[in-house]
Amino acid sequence: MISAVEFQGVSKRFGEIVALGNISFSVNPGETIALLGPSGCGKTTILRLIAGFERPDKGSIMINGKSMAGLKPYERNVGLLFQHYALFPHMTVEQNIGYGLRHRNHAPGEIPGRVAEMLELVRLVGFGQRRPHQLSGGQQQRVALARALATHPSLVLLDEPLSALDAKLRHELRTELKDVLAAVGSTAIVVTHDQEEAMSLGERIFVMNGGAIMQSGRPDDVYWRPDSRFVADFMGRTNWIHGSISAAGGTACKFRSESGWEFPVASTGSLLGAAEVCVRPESVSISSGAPAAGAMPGRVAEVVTLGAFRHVVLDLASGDRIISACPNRPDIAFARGQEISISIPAEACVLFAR
Ligand SMILES: Nc1ncnc2c1ncn2[C@@H]1O[C@H](COP(=O)(O)OP(=O)(O)OP(=O)(O)O)[C@@H](O)[C@H]1O
Repeated sequence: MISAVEFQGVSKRFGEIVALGNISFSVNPGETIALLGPSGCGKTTILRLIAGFERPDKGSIMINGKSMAGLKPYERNVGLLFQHYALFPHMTVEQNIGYGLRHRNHAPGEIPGRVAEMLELVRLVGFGQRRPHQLSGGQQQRVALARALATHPSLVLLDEPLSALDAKLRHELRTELKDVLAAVGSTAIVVTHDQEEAMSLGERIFVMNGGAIMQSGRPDDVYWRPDSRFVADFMGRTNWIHGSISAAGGTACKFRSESGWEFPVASTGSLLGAAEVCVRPESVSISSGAPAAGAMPGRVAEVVTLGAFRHVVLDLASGDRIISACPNRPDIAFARGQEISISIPAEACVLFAR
């Protein structure tokens, strides 16, 4: 199968700054990739290289098996939706959406039909004659998306497509964006620094840091099986417990925290000696009765309500402090000082060398 996008050994510097250092990856046709990472890690540089606004210092970039070396941006049939989606203020919605079609010499008779198709896709039928200032932020964003998709590009690049919107609208448009991308079947690369957005939009996520791809994989794999401390922390809230491996190999692997709390872990891999365990808060279950075998007693130190979830901060008898995330239900309450016990399934523990 020919990759929709392929980077081979691509490097890009801006003066002293290494924006990308020897990056290689490929994207399958029709796939949606989310590029996730902290500010300055090189996400936008990847998009700008694909779009042809920058040239790589080293390495090759192919789109649908064709080298992009020397090709101008307008020769690449790539749809773009950048952070500040800058609609043309003096043009109507229809004119904005049709802009790329006019510039790519589509037959004039074809344009109104294509614009109508796009208005339907982004659910803005009836808004075609308005100007951008007569639309809400979310509607403007949808027009920008329609404009990016109007030429039926085989590849769409979206840089922080939802960042200008408030939280509620972001959630709504995230689902819509996913549906629209599935409907057009284009390959898409979405840049975001929001882990939730990356997980919900990307079929695969590339987690980046300092101009490198640290890990790539399906959202659940990257979330539950991070292969570095950086990825574990960047993908969401996590508990870190320092200690060492007390029993290795076979089916009876165990970890002992510095405070002396020993619990089973699924596998120790090739690790021996000093280690740390990463446990997601939602893997920590709390019970209020007498501690079951293997459970660790403790007390509730604090409860933080986060809408659908609560973070319960727990001080354990071992001296470790752990956060548990539980659904925020009206029939379950935790009080500060309440005695509880916690347990962690062995398979939820990810071990790292220290
Ligand atoms: N034209 C430029 N001139 C100089 N340095 C640049 C230029 N473009 C990007 N950089 C630098 O290259 C690095 C990568 O930038 P890039 O825009 O790709 O990061 P990013 O991950 O998209 O960040 P953000 O999330 O803040 O948009 C940064 O250190 C940035 O300052």
